[in-house]
Amino acid sequence: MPELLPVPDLVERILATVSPLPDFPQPLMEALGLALAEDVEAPISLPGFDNSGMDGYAVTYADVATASEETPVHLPVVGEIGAGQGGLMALSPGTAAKIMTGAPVPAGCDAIVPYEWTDRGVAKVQISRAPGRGQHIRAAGEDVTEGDLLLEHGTVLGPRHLGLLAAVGRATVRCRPRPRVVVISTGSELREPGSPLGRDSIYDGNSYLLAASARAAGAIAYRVGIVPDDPRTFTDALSDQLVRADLVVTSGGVSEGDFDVVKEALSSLGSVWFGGVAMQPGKPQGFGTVGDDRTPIFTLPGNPVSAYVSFETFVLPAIRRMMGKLPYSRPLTRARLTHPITSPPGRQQMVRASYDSDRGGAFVTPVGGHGSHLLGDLAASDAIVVVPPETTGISAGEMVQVLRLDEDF
Ligand SMILES: Nc1nc2c(c(=O)[nH]1)N[C@H]1C(S)=C(S)[C@@H](COP(=O)(O)OP(=O)(O)OC[C@H]3O[C@@H](n4cnc5c(N)ncnc54)[C@H](O)[C@@H]3O)O[C@H]1N2
Ligand code: MOO
Repeated sequence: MPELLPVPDLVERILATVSPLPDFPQPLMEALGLALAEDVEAPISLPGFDNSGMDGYAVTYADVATASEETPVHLPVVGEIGAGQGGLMALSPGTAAKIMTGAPVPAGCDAIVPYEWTDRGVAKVQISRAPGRGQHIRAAGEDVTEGDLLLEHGTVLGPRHLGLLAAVGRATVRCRPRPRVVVISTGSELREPGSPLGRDSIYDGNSYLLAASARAAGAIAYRVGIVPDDPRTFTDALSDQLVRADLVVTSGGVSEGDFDVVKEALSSLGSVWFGGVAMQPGKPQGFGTVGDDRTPIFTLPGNPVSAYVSFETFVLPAIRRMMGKLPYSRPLTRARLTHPITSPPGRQQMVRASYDSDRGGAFVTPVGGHGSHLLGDLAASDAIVVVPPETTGISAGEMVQVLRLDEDF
């Protein structure tokens, strides 16, 4: 029997073959979820100028320092400054100006009295409570100083980052784009969901499983229809798709069967490796490049759980490398196993499981059987216990390595 390739060896080969996509300036909303390909320095300070934190009156602190309910202070109101209105540039001692939240503080003003501490007078104002010196003035640069390093290269941009970038005036940022992932299902037994099903056919679940996984990983996924078990049709479909693909994922047709179309069509190219990997499920694999642009292609096994586990293990790191997202592989976390596991020697077992954590720690419970056709059990899982190839059994209560499938990283 040919030797099985260790999982880390194939991951290494994939990462050496797949390159990060070239970065370019992207409008902010397009950049959500993308990795920054530049260090961003603040082009301006925030706030950009001293401004009021309250609707109220701009005053000179010394004029109102003694104001109280018993001994209110009265000041003439000399103007009004709204947000976005340059208006009054300077305030003379002994006067007050109405000022709104966000409006620039005039020179000479060193405190703001909120409306609630006054009679809201228009021509003159009665102030019955004293602010502290500088109170309710938001100082220029107290948040962000021009030239500060705001966001580092590699940061995956979320809503808060985009808000900050917009606030300092950036309309675009350099990011690596989302890879375009083409997903092809092969198999003459496959039917599109919604269409009639014959006695010997099944619905194509894999292209949805894999396209959704690709989209969840940040890629743009194109789900191509079903390709029957005919090498010529498969080759034609693949060449049609290459124009829009940064990466291709197929499922089915890679093991030892008489109709294993993917293997038959691609083997002669010499640029795609086919073989067994020391993983269960997900033993039969293929990886290489196709077409003039040497587009990476992953030929995953057809059994749905095998296809999914293979995507998580091999395709996800490739998509993340293209996008410049680190780490490439989903991080392993530790949890206590609630039920025993057995595992065949020599293959890294990927056990469907459900993860739970409470104050007593993290726990993981195997879900369903080993069969790689058990899609119901897969959907009921949110984790995979990774059992190393040399391990043949783990008792309940032992700590194990776990992939949490729905966690962002
Ligand atoms: N003689 C051997 N037979 C098999 C071996 C082997 O080593 N020797 N390996 C088994 C393992 S492990 C796997 S995994 C599968 C992989 O087979 P293929 O990649 O060639 O996939 P198919 O034969 O086309 O299909 C397998 C299975 O999955 C169903 N399938 C395929 N595509 C879809 C889809 N889009 N949606 C839902 N289900 C799909 C298909 O109907 C088959 O039941 O090979 C074993 N055999
Ligand atoms: O590797 Mo197959 O993927 O065990 O079912």
